[in-house]
Amino acid sequence: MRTLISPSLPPLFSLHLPRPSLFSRALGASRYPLTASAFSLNRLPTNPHHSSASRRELQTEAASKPFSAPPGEIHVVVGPMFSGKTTTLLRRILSERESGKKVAVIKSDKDDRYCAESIVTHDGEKFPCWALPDLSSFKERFGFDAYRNQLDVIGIDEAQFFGDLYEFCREAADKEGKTVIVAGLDGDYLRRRFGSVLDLVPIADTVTKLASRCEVCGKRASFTLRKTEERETELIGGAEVYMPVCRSHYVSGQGVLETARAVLDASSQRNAPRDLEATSLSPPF
Ligand SMILES: Nc1ncnc2c1ncn2[C@@H]1O[C@H](COP(=O)(O)OP(=O)(O)O)[C@@H](O)[C@H]1O
Ligand SMILES: Cc1cn([C@H]2C[C@H](O)[C@@H](COP(=O)(O)O)O2)c(=O)[nH]c1=O
Ligand SMILES: [Zn+2]
Repeated sequence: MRTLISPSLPPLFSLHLPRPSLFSRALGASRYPLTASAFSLNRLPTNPHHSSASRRELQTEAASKPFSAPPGEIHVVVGPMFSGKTTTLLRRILSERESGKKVAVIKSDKDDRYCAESIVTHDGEKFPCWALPDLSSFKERFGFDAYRNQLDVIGIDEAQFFGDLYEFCREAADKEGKTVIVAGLDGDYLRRRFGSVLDLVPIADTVTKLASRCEVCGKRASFTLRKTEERETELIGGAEVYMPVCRSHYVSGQGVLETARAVLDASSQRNAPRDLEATSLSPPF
């Protein structure tokens, strides 16, 4: 296999680099081709074989290289409904703000459950937010200048509803130095990937999967069961439509619900009148 770019890393990392790589030449760098920001020198592991003098030299030289913005971060918080995603997002945002960072929170305007201008947890805690149809409109709404020069941390709630999630987060963290904290459902009620939340994993710094408590047995709940007959992927709702469940109650509950949905489909095809309100199932299954 032919290597197209060699890892032209500073001595701290390097193996044997006989000549500059295509990559380093493209960057126009001579000895240490990557910028301080690109490798975040503050976070370099300490090499016991490396003297502190050469480390200092490395830091000084690399730190003098230009880079448009310091590197940002992406933190992803997923889990089923009622697992504390919004609560976690809120706590992290508040703690960033307390440490002097300028923060903003965005949620999808599809989620109109509690309050249009705030993210709201299932326990009623609130924080003001921008309710937007997509993330690409945020910079303009917030103000390009304020976005670039003042904003440090961006929280995104209900991330599964944003089609441009990946592009927005990558640009914000890689190019604009923002810390992005993303909360969303990893899976829908059929446990399929939801939106592009999972696409963030390879570009994230941290990924946390939270759990709730199974509404049937009280065990750890990693999945969301939809209690009603609707089959569309996106269906806004709370505890009247969804419940957190453990694996066994997901499997048994989903089996019962799919049978019920199939029965309803068959009967609606026969045009039989049916009371739709009565089609929500309750545990135990
Ligand atoms: N089945 C449930 N119905 C309503 N509220 C619940 C249920 N299970 C847990 N909760 C509450 O929801 C809180 C989490 O809310 P939130 O942070 O909004 O979760 P998420 O954003 O993951 O849906 C929990 O601390 C708990 O008090
Ligand atoms: C499982 C599932 C959920 N939704 C919707 C329901 C809620 O409006 C949000 C999730 O809110 P939460 O903050 O995580 O409680 O998503 C959906 O549209 N489709 C689904 O399959
Ligand atoms: Zn259970």
